[in-house]
Amino acid sequence: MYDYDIEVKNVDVYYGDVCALEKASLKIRNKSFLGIIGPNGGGKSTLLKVILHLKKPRSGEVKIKEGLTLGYVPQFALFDRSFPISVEDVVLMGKLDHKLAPFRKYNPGDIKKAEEILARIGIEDLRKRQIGELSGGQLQKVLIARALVTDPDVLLLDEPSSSLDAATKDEMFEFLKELNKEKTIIVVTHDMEIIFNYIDSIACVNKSIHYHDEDKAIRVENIEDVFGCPINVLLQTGTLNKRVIDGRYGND
Ligand SMILES: Nc1ncnc2c1ncn2[C@@H]1O[C@H](COP(=O)(O)OP(=O)(O)OP(=O)(O)O)[C@@H](O)[C@H]1O
Repeated sequence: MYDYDIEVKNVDVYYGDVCALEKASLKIRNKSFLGIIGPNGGGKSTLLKVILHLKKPRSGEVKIKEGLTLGYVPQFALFDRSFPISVEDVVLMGKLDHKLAPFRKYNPGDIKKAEEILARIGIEDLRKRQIGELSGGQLQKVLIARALVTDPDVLLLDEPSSSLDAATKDEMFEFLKELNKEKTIIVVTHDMEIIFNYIDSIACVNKSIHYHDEDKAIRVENIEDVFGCPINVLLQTGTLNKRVIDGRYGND
């Protein structure tokens, strides 16, 4: 019996008439490094939002293990950089209780924690900079720092490598690998290098979800989806790292 942090069960999600997820199910193991792949519009971001309770499913349920805390790094492109705010304040925003936000003052402990995280990510020298002055890679690191300031058990990242050069990407994923010793990491990505080098489990989202087991059997909700699955193509061409398939992945 595995230790699961998150269970998505038979979830249907709609935006008006648009069905983004249909009978989507997935179990996410404690301390896994899960890669979520799939076509544009397949429902990957929606899956993260459902897990974060930012979007309510029409039916089905999402179970988060009791007491577990989640941190979210949104898509970089969706972040408004024109807002006049410093790096430190963006990171501290991760600490805000939304209900109290307009009245809350940060305490010295919060500020110390923010400084520690910025140092751990290697951007402490940017603390007082305005976010509008940062490069894409620097802003991405700030967004990760914001998500980490509450020390979440699970970190969800939506396409974190999209604005990074190769060296910055490696550096960031080495950092995430280190974090993975103590946290579950869930990353939406189109980046094959990340899939080859960092993740230990993989799920493909295209309205429904399917994933690959240690014996390479595929568990699917809709069998026709399997044929369009990029994981299968990678398997057939032998390009997918065997470690991913034979690794810690699986559902019992
Ligand atoms: N706020 C919204 N209002 C209406 N439709 C939406 C909204 N957000 C997403 N959708 C639709 O839901 C479906 C799934 O979108 P989602 O953003 O989850 O896909 P994705 O796999 O993350 O895509 P991408 O790889 O392009 O980022 C798409 O058809 C999209 O157009």
